[in-house]
Amino acid sequence: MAEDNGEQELERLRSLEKTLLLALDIVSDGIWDWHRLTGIVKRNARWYQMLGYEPFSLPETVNTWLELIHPDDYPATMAAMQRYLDGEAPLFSARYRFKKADGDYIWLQDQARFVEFDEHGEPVRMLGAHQDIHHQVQAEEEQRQHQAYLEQLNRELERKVQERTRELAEANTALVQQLALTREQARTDYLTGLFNRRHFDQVLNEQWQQAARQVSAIVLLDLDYFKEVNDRHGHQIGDLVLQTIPELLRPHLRHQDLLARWGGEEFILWLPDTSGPAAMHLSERLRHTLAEARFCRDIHLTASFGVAVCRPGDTIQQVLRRADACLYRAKRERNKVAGEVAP
Ligand SMILES: Nc1nc2c(ncn2[C@@H]2O[C@H](COP(=O)(O)OP(=O)(O)OP(=O)(O)O)[C@@H](O)[C@H]2O)c(=O)[nH]1
Repeated sequence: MAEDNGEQELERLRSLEKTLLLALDIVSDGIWDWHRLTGIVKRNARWYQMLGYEPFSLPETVNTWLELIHPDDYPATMAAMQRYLDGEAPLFSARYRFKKADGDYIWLQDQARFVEFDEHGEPVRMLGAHQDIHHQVQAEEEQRQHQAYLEQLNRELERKVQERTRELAEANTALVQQLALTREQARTDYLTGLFNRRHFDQVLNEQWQQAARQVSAIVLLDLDYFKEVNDRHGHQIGDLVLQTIPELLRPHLRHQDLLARWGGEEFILWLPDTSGPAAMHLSERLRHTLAEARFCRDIHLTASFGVAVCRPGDTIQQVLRRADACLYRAKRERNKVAGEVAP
C-alpha cells in the first residue's frame, strides 16, 4: 500500500516537472538543464532551433556553452555566474552574445537557478532559460546611435549658434565703433581735429536757451595775412600752421569753452558764463600767445579777434553778426581785439 502511494507521488512529481518544463518552453526560446554530478547539460529542441543547429547535435556538456559565448562577453558572464554561486545574486542572469550554427552571434538573455539539492543542501541541478533578445538589443543599439547622433547634431548646432553669436557680436562691435567714428568724423574738422562749424552750431543751438539766462560771449578769431603763409611756404606748411593753432589756444581755455574751426583760417569760441571784460581779457591773452608763437619754418603769425557778449533775448545770429562786426573792426589794424561798445 505504502509502495503504491510512493509510486503515485513519484508519478505526480514527474507530471508536475513535465508541466513546468512545458511552461518554460512557452515563455523561453531554449531551455538548458545542468546536472552537476554528471556534468551533463540537456538542451531542448527549441534551443538548437533558435541557434540553427541540428537538434541535439552538440556535446551535452558545460564546455559547449562556454565555447559559444562571445569572447568579449565571456568575463562578465562568468562574473554573473560567480555572483550567483557565491549567494550574492538571487539567480544567475546575464546578457551575452552566443554563436549560432552559421557563425553569426545573437544576443541572448540567460536566466537560471538551482532547482535540486542533495541531502546536505548542496545544489545538484540547475535549470536555465535562454531568451532571444537580438532584435531588442539591436533596437537599443540603434536607439543609442540615434541618440548619440542627435546629441552630436545638437552640439554642432550649439557650436554654430555660439560661432554666429560671436560673429554677430563682433559685427555689432565693429558697427558701433564705425558709427562712433562716423559720428566723430561728422562733427570734427579733419585738419585741426577741432569741432567743425556744423557741430558748433548744433551745440550752440541746443544750449542757447539755457545759456541765454547767464552771461556768455562769442569770440571770432581770424589769422592775419594767412594767404602770405600759403604763398610763401606752400599750402602744406599752411596746413601745419593751422594744425598748431588748437595746441596754442587750449591751455588758456576751460573745459566748458567750445572751440571750433569756423572755416578757412577762421576760428570761433563760445565762452559760457563769461562777461564781456573777461572775454576781452581772454582774447588779449590768446592774441598775445599767437603773436609770440614761432610756427614751423620760424613763421610769425598774428590774429584779429571780434568779441560779442550774449544778452538776454539775443538770437545766435544777432550775436554772431555783432562778433563779425567787431572782427571787421579789428581787421582794420590786425593783431587786435575788438569788442562791442557798451550800449
Ligand atoms: N593751407 C591752408 N590754407 C587755407 C585753408 N583754408 C583757407 N586757407 C587759406 O587762407 C587764406 C585766406 O586768405 P584771405 O581771406 O585773403 O585772408 P588773409 O590772407 O589771412 O588776410 P586777412 O584775413 O585779411 O588778414 C587763403 O589763402 C586760403 O587759401 C586750409 O585749410 N589750409
